[in-house]
Amino acid sequence: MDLSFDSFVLAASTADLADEPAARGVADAVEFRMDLADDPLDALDEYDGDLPILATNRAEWEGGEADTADVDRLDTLVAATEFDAVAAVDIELACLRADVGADAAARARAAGATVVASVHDFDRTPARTELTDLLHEAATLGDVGKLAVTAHSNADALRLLDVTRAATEWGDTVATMAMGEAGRHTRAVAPVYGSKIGYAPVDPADATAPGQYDVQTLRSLVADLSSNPDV
Ligand SMILES: O=C1C[C@@](O)(C(=O)O)C[C@@H](O)[C@@H]1O
Repeated sequence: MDLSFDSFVLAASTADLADEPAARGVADAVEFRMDLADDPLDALDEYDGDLPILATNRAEWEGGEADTADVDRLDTLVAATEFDAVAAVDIELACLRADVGADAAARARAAGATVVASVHDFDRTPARTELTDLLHEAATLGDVGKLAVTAHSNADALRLLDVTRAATEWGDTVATMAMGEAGRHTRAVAPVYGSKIGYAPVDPADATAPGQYDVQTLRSLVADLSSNPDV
């Protein structure tokens, strides 16, 4: 299956692919959190949903639950691209800077998958130049550069939105969101400024990050707020 990030993609984030029927018709894709699933490759083998999958096997050192060596963790992620439904993979920017991530990205692309290069900051929203540099590096090493930060104030949220706007204007494909209460609205507003991916659980009790809306709510907020017909 294909997944184009030319326009906004709402990804229903889950550890359980059995959620797909509930996301169908609302979300554009499923983000399968392999690191939170028991037998992720078996689950992919059994998947017969309609929505394309963005596969994520998040490392413990980046806020996930995969505790194996990066080379093994990324091998499992690349193995996921053998399934037709897997249209994209998420690889941490810190890995893409080294051979272990660059090799995984090359193998994923050879299998037809798009690479989302991700950066997370669970403590703060970095200063503008750092945000700008990280996002541009991620959009250069990945096909989509994704930055999830933690906002503590309106100034943090606004800085992230402005950096999103600037990156989009100079032609990078980016996805941004601020975690936490102060950043919650950015999940709905960042797409207006060019962010190409939103993450939301089907059931709010299963949120995969602080401050997420449920998928229905995010879909309607993004649709209401965005003046871009592609969104
Ligand atoms: O990286 C991201 C973004 C995210 O952390 C969020 O804030 O919505 C949710 C994760 O599942 C996803 O892999």
